[in-house]
Parts: sequence; C-alpha cells; structure tokens
Amino acid sequence: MAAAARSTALADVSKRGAFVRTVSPFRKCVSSEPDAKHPPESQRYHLYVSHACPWANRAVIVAALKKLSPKHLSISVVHPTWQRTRPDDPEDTHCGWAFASESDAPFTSPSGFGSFACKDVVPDTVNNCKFVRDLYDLSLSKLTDEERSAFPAQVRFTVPILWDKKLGVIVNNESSEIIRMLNTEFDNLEGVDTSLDLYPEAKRAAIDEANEWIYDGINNGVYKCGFATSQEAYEEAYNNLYESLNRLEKLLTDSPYVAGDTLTEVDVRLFVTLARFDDVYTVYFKATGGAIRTDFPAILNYCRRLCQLHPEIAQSINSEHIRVHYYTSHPVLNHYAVVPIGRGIEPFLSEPFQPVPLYFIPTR
Ligand SMILES: N[C@@H](CCC(=O)N[C@@H](CS)C(=O)NCC(=O)O)C(=O)O
Repeated sequence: MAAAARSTALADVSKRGAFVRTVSPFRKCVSSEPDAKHPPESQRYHLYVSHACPWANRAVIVAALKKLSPKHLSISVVHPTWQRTRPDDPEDTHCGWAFASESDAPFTSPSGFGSFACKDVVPDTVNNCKFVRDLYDLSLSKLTDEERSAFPAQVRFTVPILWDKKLGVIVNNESSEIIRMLNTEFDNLEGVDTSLDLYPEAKRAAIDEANEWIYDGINNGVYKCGFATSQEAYEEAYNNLYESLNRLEKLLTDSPYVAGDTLTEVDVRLFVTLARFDDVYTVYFKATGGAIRTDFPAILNYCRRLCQLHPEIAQSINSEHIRVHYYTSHPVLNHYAVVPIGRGIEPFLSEPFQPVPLYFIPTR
C-alpha cells in the first residue's frame, strides 16, 4: 500500500539525474459550497508546517495575512532537523519531519552529528504524533479501497498539511491549493480580512502566467539545481534559474509587485524562495551565479517592500530553522551537519525601500 513508500524528495531523480518533484496526493478542498465534505468552520482545521520549508511558509504567510491564525486556524511547527521516523526498525531508514516540545533535549542529525535546539517548535496537540509520517499513515488508513487505488505508489511525507480535526484526515498537502483555500473559503468567519484577495479575478491571467515561470525557474528551480545528480541536469537547472532571476530583476525594476501594483499570491509564492536564497541556495544548492543581496538590487528592494508593507511576511521568516534544516537533514549532501554561519535576510530588509521605477534611465 502507498504508506510503504519510505523515501524522501531526494530520491525523486530521473535516469539522467534531473530532480522531478512527486505530485502531492491529497487534493481535497475546504469549500463553502453547500454539502461540502470539508466546510469552513472556526478551529476545525489545523496546519502542520515547518518554518524551514518554503512551501509551508506560503501557508503560514497567507493564514497570517488573512487573519485566520491563530483565531480560526491552529498550527504545529516541526523541528527543523529530520529524524529517523522508525528508529526501532533497523530495516526502515526513512528520515523525515519530527515533532518536539521546547523543553525537549536537542536533536542530532540523522547521521548522528551536531546538537540542534528545540526552539520555536510547536508539538502536535491534535493527534499527538511524533512524526509527520504518522499523520500520513493515519489519513491513508481511512481511505476507501477505491480512493487508495487512485493514490500514487510513492507518497512523500511532506509539509504543509491542512488537517481536518473533525474527520481526522488530511484535506490537502499541496501549498498552491492550500493558499487558495485560505484566501477565499474562510471569508465568512469573524475577523477574517475579506478586503484582501490574493487571487483577484482581474489579475488571474497575469498571476497564472507568472506562477508558471517562477515555479519552474525559481521555486522548484533551486531544488532542480540542488538535487540534480548529473552535471548536465545541474547546469540546465542553473541556467534556467539565472535566466528567471534576470527576468524577475527586470520586471521588478519597473513594477512594485510581480503582478502590478498590489500584493498577490505570486509574491507570497516567490518571496519564500528569495528569503532562503543567499544563506542556503547559493551554497547548498550550488546557485553560485549571484546572490539576492549583492547581485539583484531590484529583487532586494522588492523584498524590503514586501516585508515593510506586509509585516506578517517579515514575521514568518525564521532564518535559524531555515539554515538548520537544510544543512542538517540530508546526510547524503552534508554528512557532518556542519551549519555555515549565515547572516539571514532579516538585517538586509530594514533599509527603506525605493519607489519604482528603481532606475531613472534618461532617454538621451
Ligand atoms: N508540492 C508540495 C511540496 C512540499 C514539499 O516538498 N515539502 C518538503 C519540505 S521543503 C517536504 O516536506 N519534504 C519531505 C520529504 O521529501 O520527505 C507543496 O508545494 O506543498
């Protein structure tokens, strides 16, 4: 059965060494339509996230911007360092996200190195699980035979997860869909910011178009660089990444947000990758062609605008979890779990942002 699949995204590599992301299998929706299986209700749903994970960071930002969390939506935050998820079974070497309490002893890396504090973590008070994998097992055990047969053979135990506390199942584990639900489906609950629409009708075509090249070149593009297992696949991903960043630099020289003059979901989806770029992707994922704070002034200016005008975005960044996770969780990439000293993006965001167009180019 699907729950038996025990590897992680690092194993998702094609014959020619290119990273190919596995499709998220839980794709139900919270919906305000009559008779919906998962109707919007205050405190019915729970978000499982990692502060290190860019995909989960999207959900944390949208929940905060819409004023859904913590009043209507509760959240658990895993420890940044992956652990053996079946430590008593020598045959089962899967490593993945683990829950912890702040009072727990520090974790070591899966290869047994380092000491990483249980700081800024929130345990699983909904299901009392020790590992994110356990949540998938719980939810998979409730599938009907028909549903199970439609499930992929390989299930990755990923975050974010949107969990239905009433039915005891995962609703959805795909961040791009979770943020759309958070954006609209809870708007009837008290105190939710209904004036904020991150996917407005009039901008949908522009948002969809930008999401596509930004996902391929940048969000998933950094992973294609970092998880490639052949020179050819890495170089292809690298070229695509820097072509996309140059395209973005040009766009943001003239535009305050990616899709014009207001914040939309494309900015949230993009920012979470930019926030990890300099401390992690330039080193760990071999993105050596330029860093945001030194080589992309318009992108840096845009990050400042996002964080200063939308403080929920700035508050969602946890540079320590980010660094600790990447450098300690994949022994195959960094066996000794030595974490490079990082400066974090935060100190670079406080300088006032400039209006656009960023550069005045005289016509003669
Ligand atoms: N397409 C998913 C991707 C989520 C994802 O890959 N999350 C990573 C963390 S950055 C994860 O949980 N990986 C666990 C694993 O690969 O086993 C989404 O956008 O929600």
